[in-house]
Amino acid sequence: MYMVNAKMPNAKTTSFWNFDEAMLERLVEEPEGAANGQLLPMQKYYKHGASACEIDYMRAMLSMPLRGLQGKTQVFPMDREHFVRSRLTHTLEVAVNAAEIFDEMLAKAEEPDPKSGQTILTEKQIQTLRYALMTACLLHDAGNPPFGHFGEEAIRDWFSQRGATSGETSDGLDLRYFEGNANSLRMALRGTGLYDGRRLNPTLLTLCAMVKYPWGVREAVAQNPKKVKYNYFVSDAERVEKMQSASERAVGLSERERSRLSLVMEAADDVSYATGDFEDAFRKGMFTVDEAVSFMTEKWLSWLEEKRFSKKCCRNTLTLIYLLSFIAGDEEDYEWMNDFITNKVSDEDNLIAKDGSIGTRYASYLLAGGGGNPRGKNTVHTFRKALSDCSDSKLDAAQKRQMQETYVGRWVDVVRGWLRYSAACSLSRPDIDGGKEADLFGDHYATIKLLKDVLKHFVYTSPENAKLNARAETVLKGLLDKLVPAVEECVEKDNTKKEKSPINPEGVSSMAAGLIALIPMRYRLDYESAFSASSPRWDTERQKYELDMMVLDFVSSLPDDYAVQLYNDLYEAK
Ligand SMILES: Nc1ccn([C@H]2C[C@H](O)[C@@H](COP(=O)(O)OP(=O)(O)OP(=O)(O)O)O2)c(=O)n1
Repeated sequence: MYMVNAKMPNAKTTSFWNFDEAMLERLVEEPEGAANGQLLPMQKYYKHGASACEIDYMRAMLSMPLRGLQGKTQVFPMDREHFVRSRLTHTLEVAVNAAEIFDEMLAKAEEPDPKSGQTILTEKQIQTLRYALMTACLLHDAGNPPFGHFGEEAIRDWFSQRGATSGETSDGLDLRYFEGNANSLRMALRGTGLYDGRRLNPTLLTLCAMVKYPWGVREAVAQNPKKVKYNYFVSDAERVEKMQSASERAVGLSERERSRLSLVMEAADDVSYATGDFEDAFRKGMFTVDEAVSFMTEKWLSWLEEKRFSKKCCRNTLTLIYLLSFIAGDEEDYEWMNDFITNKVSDEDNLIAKDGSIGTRYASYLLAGGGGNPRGKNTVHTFRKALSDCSDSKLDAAQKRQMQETYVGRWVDVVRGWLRYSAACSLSRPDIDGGKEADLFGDHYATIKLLKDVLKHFVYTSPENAKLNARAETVLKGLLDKLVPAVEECVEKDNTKKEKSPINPEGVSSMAAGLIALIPMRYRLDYESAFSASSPRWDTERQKYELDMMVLDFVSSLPDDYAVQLYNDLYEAK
């Protein structure tokens, strides 16, 4: 049995984990037993079968959006080298890191306090929460278009340049500020998650765990027009309302409430990409240990002057910079850092000096205590040691480099452990503010910031990334140029008519009909059934918007390679 806090700030009814039985309901009711044969895995069919959120997890694992991620870029386009992360491998790592943070939080909450009105969770409830969390992680990037970060920008740009066809209405804004998070929730909410139009239809608990920005586009633009983030499209508003009203414990999206699980997911996402991108970029040769250590140290010094971070934060981060030079640096890197620590850092700011020992003992202690790696204190193996163990003549530069990659990997692993632990401590606080990034990482906030700054400096603004950006723009805008006008030919002027167009378009040009046929049937059926059910019947503007969204359902699902191939098929005169 574990205890968790009963209250979460700004939440009227939610428990610490936002959990009660009502949260295990699904938005679309599913038949029980054999009648549910269409929906796999079958819920409640076996006496000892999977629980509701375990079913969410199994469905997500078997789902098309998850598989679609295997061909999508995280940061580096698919590489022949096996180590580079794709959106899929990143996603799997997020699920693991989230489960680790969650378990750490539970471990912290083991001692019940009967006075504080806290809730007890059973083992079964803990499993339920863990599955909901991991499912939310599996789906969190499912709506991200091809070409990483730049795909989203290219789509936004295309709709902005097209101008005011949809005016300033919220649905027009949805397109101009196309959002990966909102698209991921859309995939979970709609009938297109599994093959043959079968639904993912996750539990409310899982859906709420996916919501990172509990508001729509209008509010997002009003809040910060430079960084427009939100979690649901106008097109899905009805489903979201249903989700809100389905249970009084459901996170009230309009009330700015967030599920605690979604905070864990967000922290796990940050830990995963900050450490994963660092490791991938180093292996791709985008910076050396020397460059990383110098850059980080300079940044760290400037933060000290600005007093941006707490003393404890700064000390923790300096320790990790030091550790990088210790574990993965060569003799020069290590000497340089030692010199810096001894001569430039005051004792007060220097945890390492305070500990009274610079070098092997301290690093051993860090590895044993912080990295979850219970080595003896004299057994830390470092790159320097590995180099001195081999005579120089036996190793060429490529072999040395490979060896160093292993040590950088070890350092990344230590950092990942520290960040997870720090996130678990912060997220266990009852007064956590989900809106503040600093609150997610507490005493290691400077560390995550520093990693992100290294990545911005050496990676995200690199010429390699500029190429990816250009490709995203050419390919995605090219596809939208063809597909959007084609589907918009299907707008039904007489919206009282029962029959509508997209599947067997009548009266559209043969060119448009051919292009529409490229869009898989499941997206067209989804549009069609939503149109039939619309009440009042969609007017022409709304139809246009929903048809544009249908194109985005298709385009955003494409793996990078397939998007390029489709673009070539449409544009290349052979
Ligand atoms: N100029 C940039 C900025 C970010 N990235 C990469 C870094 C991460 O690997 C990934 C992060 O993208 P997400 O879509 O996961 O975005 P965030 O987590 O930052 O925000 P959110 O999920 O809230 O949209 O994109 C990039 O390649 N180039």
